[in-house]
Amino acid sequence: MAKQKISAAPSVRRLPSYLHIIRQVEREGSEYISGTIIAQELNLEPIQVRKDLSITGIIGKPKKGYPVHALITAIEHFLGWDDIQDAVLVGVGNLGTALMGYQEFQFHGLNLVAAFDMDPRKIGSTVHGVPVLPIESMDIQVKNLGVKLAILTVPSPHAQETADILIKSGVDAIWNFTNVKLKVPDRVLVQKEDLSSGYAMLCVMMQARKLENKNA
Ligand SMILES: NC(=O)c1ccc[n+]([C@@H]2O[C@H](COP(=O)([O-])OP(=O)(O)OC[C@H]3O[C@@H](n4cnc5c(N)ncnc54)[C@H](O)[C@@H]3O)[C@@H](O)[C@H]2O)c1
Repeated sequence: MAKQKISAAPSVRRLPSYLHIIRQVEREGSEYISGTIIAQELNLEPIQVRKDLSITGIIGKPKKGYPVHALITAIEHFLGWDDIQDAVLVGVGNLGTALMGYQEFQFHGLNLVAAFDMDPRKIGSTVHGVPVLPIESMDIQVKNLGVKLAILTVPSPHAQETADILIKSGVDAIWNFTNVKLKVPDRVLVQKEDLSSGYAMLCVMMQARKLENKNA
């Protein structure tokens, strides 16, 4: 399993939310944005925002804040979102279809070139402009397309075998939405997503609030 650690991971996770606000400010015609405004919008401390933004190499001007356009460019460059990254998706079910329809990916440089499934009713169709191809052709297609990134949304029992084929075909990064901890060689990066972690946080906050209200 790849052991690459990103020391600024929490800061990296916050950057997309900053980008969202800064792009909005740019659309409204502002040239500068202060760290304090971003902090207020996201319920964070201004010092946290300044620290997070410093990893992109951009520094704000006293009293003026950050130049909006340069800040957007710096964040996109830091995240690698100014580079087009071709990707494939495997498993065009409920989640896969939703991800394929997520329009924001185009602003993250993520370009889905093909999707794969085993269901004959889906094969040959086009979902949100992306062709759905037979899983049997995945190895050859991924090799031919030279794709290095895959999004995995198959049922969990098929996750490892699908990942193995992707890796053999040259994929070196997997965005894994299944609940399987994939076994991969060191050269392969895996990011596992779990909506349940976010929901767990919300539940704990709701319980804490209930307790506060009871004791008030
Ligand atoms: N990370 C999260 O928070 C989260 C949220 C929802 C679902 N999931 C996971 O995502 C995965 C998909 O969930 P879903 O609700 O979309 O399921 P689904 O049943 O709607 O879709 C699965 C799709 O994969 C296809 N498939 C099955 N086996 C395959 C194989 N070997 N090769 C290629 N395609 C294959 C099916 O034909 C189907 O189209 C599951 O592993 C689920 O646990 C994760």
